[in-house]
Amino acid sequence: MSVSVLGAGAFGTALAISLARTGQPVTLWARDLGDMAKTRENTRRLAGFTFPDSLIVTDDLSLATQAGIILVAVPMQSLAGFLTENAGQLNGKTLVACCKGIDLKSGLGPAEIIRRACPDATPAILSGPSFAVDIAAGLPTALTLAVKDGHALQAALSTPNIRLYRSADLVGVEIGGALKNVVAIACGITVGAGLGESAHAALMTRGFAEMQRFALSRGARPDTLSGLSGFGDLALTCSSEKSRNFAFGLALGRGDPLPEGTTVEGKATAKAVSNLAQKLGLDMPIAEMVVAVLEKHLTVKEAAEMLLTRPLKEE
Ligand SMILES: NC(=O)C1=CN([C@@H]2O[C@H](COP(=O)(O)OP(=O)(O)OC[C@H]3O[C@@H](n4cnc5c(N)ncnc54)[C@H](OP(=O)(O)O)[C@@H]3O)[C@@H](O)[C@H]2O)C=CC1
Ligand SMILES: O=C(CO)COP(=O)(O)O
Repeated sequence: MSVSVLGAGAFGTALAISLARTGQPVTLWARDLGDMAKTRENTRRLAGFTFPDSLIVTDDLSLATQAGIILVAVPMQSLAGFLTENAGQLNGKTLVACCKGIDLKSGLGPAEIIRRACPDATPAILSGPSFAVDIAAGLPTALTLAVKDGHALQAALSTPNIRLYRSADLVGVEIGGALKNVVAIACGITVGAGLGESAHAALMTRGFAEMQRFALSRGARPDTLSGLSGFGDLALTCSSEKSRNFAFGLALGRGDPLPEGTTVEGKATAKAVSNLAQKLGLDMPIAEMVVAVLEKHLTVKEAAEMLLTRPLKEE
């Protein structure tokens, strides 16, 4: 079945390049093509990777939505608006959400947003540890594809450098990808503030416990978060300055100017998670501290002190 990618950011472009390198025609849709058609490269978002000949770039959505499989790679906070606006062309398709986060307005993840905007579509989630530059460079990556009855989709989206594992747990997979960004901001803050490697490891571990608690409360399977889209992506994102979420936290912790114009999904997702946690009576101290620091209710030092002086408890 033919494949299109909607959204020509770093990730959408990398996925389209990897799929097109297999020789199959792949369509990459951008709302603003810039000079991509002429230069055969996405100089703005993923410079240095020439498009394979079988990659078609277009700003005509009706052309891109002719494909049976559609990867939606717009940022999380744009997803609901994008799908609602274009539901007429997207309903009935297999829609693979490639974004990581929770919608701030509705508190929903990508799968439920797809279901509400396009009730006749088949929702799927692609998530796991992978930097766009690694995929585009042809380096090996492994990701989770969450979808009901997904053997054919798994085969269609696997490439020589993207190994896909299948899961039927859409909720668990999307929560793993969403929450690791919040923990990555917290880890960046910790490292930036010079609190040490031990604190970094402690935060990752307690962050993972928080991710599991949240996922279980939303009906995820207990083992999903131990996979690529939970533990795997947490390990990558919390330890690399290539991560925009970690780098954002690092700047915040150091008191440096914050990066502008980059997609830092963990900011809105921290707020969405903290809102949901309050409603559900869930204990999510790391997400709440990230929100408090972002909203300047607490300094980094005060947030760290509050985490360390919480009542003693069993692990
Ligand atoms: N980069 C990475 O390594 C990875 C990213 N992801 C996830 O992929 C998602 C996208 O990230 P990424 O590609 O890196 O982001 P980028 O910041 O590189 O690009 C975002 C893209 O989305 C487009 N866009 C934004 N809003 C809309 C809209 N309403 N309609 C159409 N296009 C829109 C932008 O268009 P324009 O250029 O015109 O502004 C831009 O091309 C995120 O959720 C991220 O977490 C997942 C794994 C890896
Ligand atoms: O999701 C990613 C890696 O799996 C990319 O992380 P950032 O969005 O923090 O750059």
